Amino acid sequence: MFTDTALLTVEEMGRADKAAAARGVPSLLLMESAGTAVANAIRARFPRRPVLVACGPGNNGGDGFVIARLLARKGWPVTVGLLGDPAKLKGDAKTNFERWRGPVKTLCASLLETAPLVVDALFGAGLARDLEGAALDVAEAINARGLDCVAVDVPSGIDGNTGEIRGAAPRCALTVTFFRRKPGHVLYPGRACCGETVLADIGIPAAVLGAEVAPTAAVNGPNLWTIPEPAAEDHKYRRGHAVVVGGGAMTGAGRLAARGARRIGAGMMTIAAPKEAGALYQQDAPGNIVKPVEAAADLSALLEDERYNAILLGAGGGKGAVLASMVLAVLKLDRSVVLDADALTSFADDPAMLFEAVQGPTVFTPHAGEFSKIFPDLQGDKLMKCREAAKRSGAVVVLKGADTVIAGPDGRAVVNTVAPPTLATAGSGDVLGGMILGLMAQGMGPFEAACAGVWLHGVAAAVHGPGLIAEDIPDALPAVLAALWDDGEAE
Ligand SMILES: NC(=O)C1=CN([C@@H]2O[C@H](COP(=O)(O)OP(=O)(O)OC[C@H]3O[C@@H](n4cnc5c(N)ncnc54)[C@H](O)[C@@H]3O)[C@@H](O)[C@H]2O)[C@@H](O)CC1
Ligand SMILES: [K+]
Repeated sequence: MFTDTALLTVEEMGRADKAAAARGVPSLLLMESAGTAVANAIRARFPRRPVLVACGPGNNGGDGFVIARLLARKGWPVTVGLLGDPAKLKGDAKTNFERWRGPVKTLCASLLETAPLVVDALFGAGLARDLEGAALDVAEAINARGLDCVAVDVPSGIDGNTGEIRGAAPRCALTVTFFRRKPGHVLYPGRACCGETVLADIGIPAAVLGAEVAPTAAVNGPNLWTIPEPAAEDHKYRRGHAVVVGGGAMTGAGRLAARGARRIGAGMMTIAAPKEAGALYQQDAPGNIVKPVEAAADLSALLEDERYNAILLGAGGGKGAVLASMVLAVLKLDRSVVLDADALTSFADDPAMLFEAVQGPTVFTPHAGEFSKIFPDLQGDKLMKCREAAKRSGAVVVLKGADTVIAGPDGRAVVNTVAPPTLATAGSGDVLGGMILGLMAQGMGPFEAACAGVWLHGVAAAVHGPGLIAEDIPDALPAVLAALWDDGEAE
């Protein structure tokens, strides 16, 4: 169960609102606080200027009337445009409509002509279908004209649960949301439409999380896991002995993975690879041990030594029956296992065979293309697909991308938000596999190791800055780990 950085579904947010009311916080007060937070965020970022507040027919529109009132009180020239019939407004939205003393126009795109700033209070949690009519026209006109737009709760047209665009959505400079973020704020394309996202406390007691609402998704960060720190009495065996099964012809992936695992703290590293590549692996880094392994039987023989406690396959091992048989042999041992790239796609013809073999702590690290080869039937948004994949396979699944999702078979899911676009470079995924391996070798569980690995990988890339190549990621790790251990914060 997640609390501080939890991501709430629209349904969970509704329950949190109701729970707050049941605990004595009136919903009208929540709406006033929500509107106040948005008005304050606008005033902190934009100089006074004409503003159009576009209000929808529900409570998102109700927030809009509060914002209009508060900005007008500070001398802003405010135009209010309402979508739909004012006579149909209900509850808190109706109350705030009545508190707004200025004129209310019928919403249409031509109202944008005199407004360099738009407040999008059309739809939030209640978006039920694709944008159409005036709402669609307004969203498209905001984008076509490149107007500054501030979203209330979520840009209208973005599905809060999935981040998908329903019809259209304005690309906003700022989004102010309430209590906790929603998946749509961190998953693409929603994330790209939000701009800066501000989280406002509107008076919903944090204690509703864990009582009335038990969130199963969160934003990734160091509050969710603890990296093992070397202790005074440690020796190298206590920090784990990781194995990277490397390729014979393609050695780069295995070398990058090994470097990632060692930098993150694995005590020892053995690269198991075909004999002809042994010298190359050895020359690359004198700290690696290199063992000849041609087939599954060789790997099984090597792994009879139980000190090899975490194994990565798929880093350049080549696709096909040999790699598949190695994967099955390793999964039998109940050790920590990371399966990347071809170690997964080698099972494209029979993914069920792979899933049946998963029993111990196992992490899959596919990108979208690899994912669709072993989970070809899974539909829906990234969060849903990744969760379903973890449940089906029994492994922790890391579905990589700009918004990497990590899901466990128990239903927990985490979305990573720190990943600079410079990570789109050859070999960065190999380093990530190695980092997760290195953390599991040190005794972390698969879900925590995957979350920590993904976060550290992104932060290391961000700390390095422009010009990143995969080799830089392991080398940026020491500074990130030092910051994490010094003050619990790496950013
Ligand atoms: N106590 C609460 O529930 C609070 C809610 N707040 C605000 O209330 C919002 C949620 O309010 P609602 O549940 O009323 O939902 P919304 O205001 O998001 O929208 C609901 C209305 O929009 C209509 N609608 C949905 N999709 C449409 C489409 N594509 N085209 C045309 N009409 C469409 C629905 O029929 C319904 O009338 C939050 O996003 C937040 O901004 C805040 O005031 C804080 C407190
Ligand atoms: K909105």
